[in-house]
Amino acid sequence: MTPAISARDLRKVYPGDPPVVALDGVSIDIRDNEFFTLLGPSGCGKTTLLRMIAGFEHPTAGTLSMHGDNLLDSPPHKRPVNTVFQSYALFPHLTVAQNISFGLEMLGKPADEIKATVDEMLALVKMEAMADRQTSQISGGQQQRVALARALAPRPRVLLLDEPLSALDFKLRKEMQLELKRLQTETGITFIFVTHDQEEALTMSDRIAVMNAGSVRQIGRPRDIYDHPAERFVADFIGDTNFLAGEIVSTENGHAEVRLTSGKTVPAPAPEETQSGRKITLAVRPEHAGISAGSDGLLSGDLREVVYFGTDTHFHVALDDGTAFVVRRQNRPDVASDLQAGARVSVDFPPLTGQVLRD
Ligand SMILES: Nc1ncnc2c1ncn2[C@@H]1O[C@H](COP(=O)(O)OP(=O)(O)OP(=O)(O)O)[C@@H](O)[C@H]1O
Repeated sequence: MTPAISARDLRKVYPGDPPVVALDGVSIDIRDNEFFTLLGPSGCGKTTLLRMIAGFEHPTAGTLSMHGDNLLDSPPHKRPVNTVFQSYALFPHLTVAQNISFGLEMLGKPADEIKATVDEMLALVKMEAMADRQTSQISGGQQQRVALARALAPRPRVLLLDEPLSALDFKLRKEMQLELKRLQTETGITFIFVTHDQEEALTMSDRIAVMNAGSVRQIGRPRDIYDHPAERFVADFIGDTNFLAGEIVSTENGHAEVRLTSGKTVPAPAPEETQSGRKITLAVRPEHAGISAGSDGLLSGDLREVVYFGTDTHFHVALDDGTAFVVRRQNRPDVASDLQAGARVSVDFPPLTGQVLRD
């Protein structure tokens, strides 16, 4: 199927002394009807890529197409794309309904069609009761809904969302995350969402592109990216991770046998054939590991600190090779923890849960 958006080797260099390489050869295919997230730290090029799709920036090199048609020759207003910005940019002197209808009037749509679309959009974002309120008299979360309704009203094929939830408080942001996902599913419009918040990306997206320093480091479904980060940057940026030194003993059929510094070996997924003897880093999520008293597990060390978080407890261990390792255990009323700081402990994790990282 032709992708909704296809970018090939996109490069953007902003002139200056020195010039800034904002995009350094980005290739991405975004599917039709997909909730696709560009995730990465500040300055990695997310907004530049979004602005390029909208038509506000032109690449220094590379190609960009939408549903198979070259996008780079069309001006922003000719692209079937709309953007929701972080600052909602609503007209404060107009009502909610007038804000939604404004763009449709500019497009010269007939009055009855505008009325029907505005009603439909008001229902979609659950703002029917506030249609006649001025947007200066509604809350931040409600303004965000109006901004979404306004952007969806002309039925763009692709909706670009540039950190649209970052101005909202924590609870509202959680609500709007679910709401955005619902809107995307109900409208079937391709959403391209920009955020530096990994949790936001994991909860809403069909797929995520993790970016760093102008390039895409990994593309995948949230679970694939979380469970199988391809490299250290991705493992570190998304969630918490323990990094263990190891050595490849052998690789076969996508699995590697990895020797840990304790001398014990553990199988781990390894997408590439890797030479035996090669030193690697194994990433292990804190919640995938277990801890027990004693020292006959996969790894052993000294328990340095036990930190209670309500929902779970974090055990900070100094492994015998000096590596710091955190085990996270979910708290349950029926499981008592008798491990105290100072104890000798074993750390274990099931086969195939550690991930061999690319350098
Ligand atoms: N108009 C411009 N002129 C010069 N440099 C720019 C311009 N716009 C962006 N940059 C630089 O390009 C790089 C990428 O910026 P971009 O805004 O795309 O990053 P971002 O990932 O969206 O960051 P943030 O999350 O902070 O918005 C940054 O180093 C930024 O300083």
